[in-house]
Amino acid sequence: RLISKLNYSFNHNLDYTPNNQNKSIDLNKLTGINNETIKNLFEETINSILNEGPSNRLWNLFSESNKSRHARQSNQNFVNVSPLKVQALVQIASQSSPESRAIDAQSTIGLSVSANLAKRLEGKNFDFNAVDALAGLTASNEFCPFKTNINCNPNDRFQTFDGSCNNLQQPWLGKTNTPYKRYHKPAYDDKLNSPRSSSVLGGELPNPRAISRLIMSDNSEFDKVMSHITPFFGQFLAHDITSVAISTESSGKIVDCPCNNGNPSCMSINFPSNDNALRMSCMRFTRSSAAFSTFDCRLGHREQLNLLTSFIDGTQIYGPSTSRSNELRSFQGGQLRSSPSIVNNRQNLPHAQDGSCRGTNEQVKCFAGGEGRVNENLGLTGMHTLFLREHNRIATELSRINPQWDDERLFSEARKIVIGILQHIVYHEWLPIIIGWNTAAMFDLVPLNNKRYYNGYNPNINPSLSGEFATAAFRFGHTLIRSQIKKFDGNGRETSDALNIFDIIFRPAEAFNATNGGIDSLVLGLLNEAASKYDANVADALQNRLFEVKLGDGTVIAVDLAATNINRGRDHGIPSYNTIREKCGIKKAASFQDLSDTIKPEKVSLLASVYKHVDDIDLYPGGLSETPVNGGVVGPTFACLIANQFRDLKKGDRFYYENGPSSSAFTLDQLNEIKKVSISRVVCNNFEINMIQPNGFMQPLSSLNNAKILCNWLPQMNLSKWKE
Ligand code: HEM
Ligand SMILES: [Ca+2]
Repeated sequence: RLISKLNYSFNHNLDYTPNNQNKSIDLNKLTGINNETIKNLFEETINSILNEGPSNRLWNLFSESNKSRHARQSNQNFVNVSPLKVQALVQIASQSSPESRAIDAQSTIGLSVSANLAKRLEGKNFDFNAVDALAGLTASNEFCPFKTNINCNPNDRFQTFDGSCNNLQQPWLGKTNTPYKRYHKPAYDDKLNSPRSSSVLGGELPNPRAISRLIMSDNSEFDKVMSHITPFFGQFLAHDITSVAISTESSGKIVDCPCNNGNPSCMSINFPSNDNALRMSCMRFTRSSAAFSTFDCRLGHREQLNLLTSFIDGTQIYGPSTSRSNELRSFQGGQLRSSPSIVNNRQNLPHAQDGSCRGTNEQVKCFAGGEGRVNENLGLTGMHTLFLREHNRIATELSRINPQWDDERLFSEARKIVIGILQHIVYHEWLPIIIGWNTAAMFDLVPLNNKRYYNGYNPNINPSLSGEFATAAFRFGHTLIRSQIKKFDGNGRETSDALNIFDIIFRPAEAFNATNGGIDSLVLGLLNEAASKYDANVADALQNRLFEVKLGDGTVIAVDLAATNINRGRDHGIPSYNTIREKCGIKKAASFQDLSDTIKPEKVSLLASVYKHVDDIDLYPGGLSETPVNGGVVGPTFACLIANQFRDLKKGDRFYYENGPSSSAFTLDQLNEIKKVSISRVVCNNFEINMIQPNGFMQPLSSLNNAKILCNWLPQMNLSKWKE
């Protein structure tokens, strides 16, 4: 019998820290390996790169700064994020920077030193594991990218753009360009670096594309409760907290990975020969770049690098650095730059210089935002537009209330309020729908409903994103996207034919189509239609046509998002579904049959038809196959990962909006006003609309107690509480 409908008591303490403390291994005494040995190994590795010349992707980085013989990070704010290119078949993530590339270079060398040492230790008859022992060794300061001092002012009222100094004990925590953490020990084939690739029964794991085609193809089933804006808000939120750095050349270009090339940064996926949905022989895939796993640069397993601040702090709106935010500001009245909407007198996002979108011309432009993926699809662009308008609306109102405030003050206060609104919508409205109210309450994630401060801030909690969350659990949104999006006007009427999702991916034309209501009617459409159902199935456009490009010779190439997600998990050494399930406190399955406590029998059979052993199942398709938790959208394993992550993002954030009292806190009166805001209220504030459902993340149905009401009936924040 399915236990998914019951309430789980998930494990609450998941963080995994590599260490050899309990074994107290003295490697120096046992093996003669000391700091000098390690330093020499680093030097030797760098020399061999320099000798190899430009064919080594790291050569440039080291030769530029070869005075000190190691890659130098630019400690300054990194930005000038090069606008995203739709590089045919290459993952969208070229948001690297000199800083992230330097960390990649130094960490890659660290990995090669680790591999060298592990080899030396292997075969010797020690009673410890070679890789575990490495965690007791660290790279010396000159080879460690996280050794720069960061000075913090504990009384700053506003948080930094790069997330530094949020944690005053460890100013790096949650900052841009820092490593992911893990909820479980990695599952690399060699424990260090090689992607997870082997079945527990020997032989290879099933091909990711084969898994995708067999169990993840489009089934066009819709959710009965959730509205379609819910996943797009989720993607918008994802782009606040996570962007995995992908391996790049020193120029910043993503390493190109055509079929079967031997480049260690590549993991292209060979296609099964009978694949008739997409006639390609293989799909390009570039490995994520490497990072040391700790700030003191312990040797050991390959970690990945997060380019964004992990905090929910509006990185996707304001940019990941002061310099990027300056590019986005108009420096008048606290406003963000914008462009005129073509359908009403409201604002759209500013246009980007760069033409990386499809179908752009003199009139039709790409948009710019705080995050490089803003043009990925127009639903997402719509979320960016909503919050841009809300920021500017609040700044305008604040300037009326406090005419003495200058641009800087208006901008900073409006940003602080918008971050508060964002956090309130996430914790009060969005998350309870995704993981269910019970799980949210169990993890102390529900905002207080009386006029008090929250006192759960804990500087010892690591607010970084976990790899399991970023590569699997939080990609659950991919299955909620429908293949078509309707367009609605402000009177709740469908205005034109529905758009194919394919036609709004990296293609902004519809935002410039005045007859069809521009981007506004698209956002209103999302509020009025159901999301696709939570299951393992993704829309055909995402499975077979993502970033589709026709080459000169007529061949069509594209990306399969489901297969990419599975491959990304293996690239990161993410453990199997069964391992994480057990970690979360659900009983480990000894056989496929045992899975039936969380997965329906027909889906268990599908998994059994493609995987040889229950321990082989990848986390992503395993999690998506589960039956949703009571009152939520996702299954228990993803609910556990998401709840743990959002607990860490709340308790580990010194600027969490309910925290106080302190020099950076809202007054209780102000906090009270922020708590009146809802996603529907923000839509009403910024779109031409009179009626809306009270809970925007649910469909507007009276059977759900969520029939449309007048916007005026929704509580509104009173900004006079900010009068000085
Ligand atoms: C049309 C809609 C969407 C498209 C085309 C899309 C596409 C992509 C692509 C290409 C990647 C990178 C895959 C890789 O190379 O590993 C990605 C990553 C991701 N997506 Fe989506 N996505 C969409 C919607 C969503 C939604 C609705 C959510 C969540 C609710 C979401 C969450 C994520 C997350 C968390 C990642 C990992 C990001 C990182 O850490 O770098 N996506 N998506
Ligand atoms: Ca952030």
